[in-house]
Amino acid sequence: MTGPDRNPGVGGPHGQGVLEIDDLTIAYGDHTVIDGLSWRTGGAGALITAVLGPSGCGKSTLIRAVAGLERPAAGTVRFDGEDLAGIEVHRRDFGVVFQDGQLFGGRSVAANIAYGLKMRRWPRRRIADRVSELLDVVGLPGYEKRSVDTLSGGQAQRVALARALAPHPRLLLLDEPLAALDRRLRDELAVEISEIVRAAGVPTVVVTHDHAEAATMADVIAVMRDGAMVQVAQPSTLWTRPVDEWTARFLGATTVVDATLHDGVAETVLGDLRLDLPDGSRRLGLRPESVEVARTPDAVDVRSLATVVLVAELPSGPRVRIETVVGEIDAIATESVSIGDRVRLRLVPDRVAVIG
Ligand SMILES: Nc1ncnc2c1ncn2[C@@H]1O[C@H](COP(=O)(O)OP(=O)(O)OP(=O)(O)O)[C@@H](O)[C@H]1O
Repeated sequence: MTGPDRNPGVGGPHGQGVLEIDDLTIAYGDHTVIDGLSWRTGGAGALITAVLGPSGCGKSTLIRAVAGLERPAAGTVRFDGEDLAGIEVHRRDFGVVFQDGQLFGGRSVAANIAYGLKMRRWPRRRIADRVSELLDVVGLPGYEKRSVDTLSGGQAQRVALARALAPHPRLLLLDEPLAALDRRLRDELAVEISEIVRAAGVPTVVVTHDHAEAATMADVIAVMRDGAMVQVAQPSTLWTRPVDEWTARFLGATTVVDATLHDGVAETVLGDLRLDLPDGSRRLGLRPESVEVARTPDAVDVRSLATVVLVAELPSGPRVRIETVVGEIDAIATESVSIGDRVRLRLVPDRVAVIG
């Protein structure tokens, strides 16, 4: 389905927006990067999906295969039930934004945004209206005539997003769209892009290696490792129930301890905590936020005694490193502490990651 009239307005769903990948294999020469990956995403409650994984795990390769820029050695990619094999890149009706925007240098903002619309032979007047509508949407009203070479990194990514959204894509693919920007701008744009694509109602897959960015933008996060999906879940589930120790550590757990559960109490080497889980053995991943320390060592439980070895005053509050029975771990201080202080630690039940 092509043509200017098929979906008026800023955007809007064309179908269910379901992406289904079956047994996908992609290799560069004899280096198999994706080996039999099956994954389904999109549909109700999953407008924005993040693919989150460490550098080199194959995220870009996967998204490029969905876009039609990589040819799979085996397997299928379907969108809303349609097998995309044999459908050329520009006939897929997908919008793509890469890390560096890949704008057409030397041309105006308007010419860049209009590119896909001209290819689709939209009438000139309609193109001008759509360009100005999109510039409003991405917060750059009146930028039509500016050369893209004069834009800041954040502005360039906004224009790249406008260009991708202009022809009302069925699916938006964002490959590390914020990676080249500084932290503050990344946080800001992550929220903005998420709001823009939600308002446009365009199913979106965003690739990132930054879990805060994934959580800010996405309804569902797919964690990828070595060319395979290891866990697909809502952000809150990922933090509290990572599927294995690798995922727990990738998502920020710095310490993993064994726990023995009995009647809703988990016994660990660092003390006990209430966890509403069946009796048995579990492993718990601890992020700094999972461990709170307070100054007065009035606890009789020696397991929870620790010594402060480092204090960092972060904007979110004091972060400390403490020496415990399992070695040094990072924690949050609930009151002012100094290096050398004897403190007691408490494991915070809803901030602990229960592994598996
Ligand atoms: N065109 C190519 N030719 C050969 N090898 C490639 C090519 N593109 C990617 N690779 C290799 O495939 C593997 C996966 O790369 P890919 O870019 O998909 O990973 P990624 O998870 O997106 O990483 P990053 O976050 O660093 O971009 C890497 O080992 C990479 O070196």
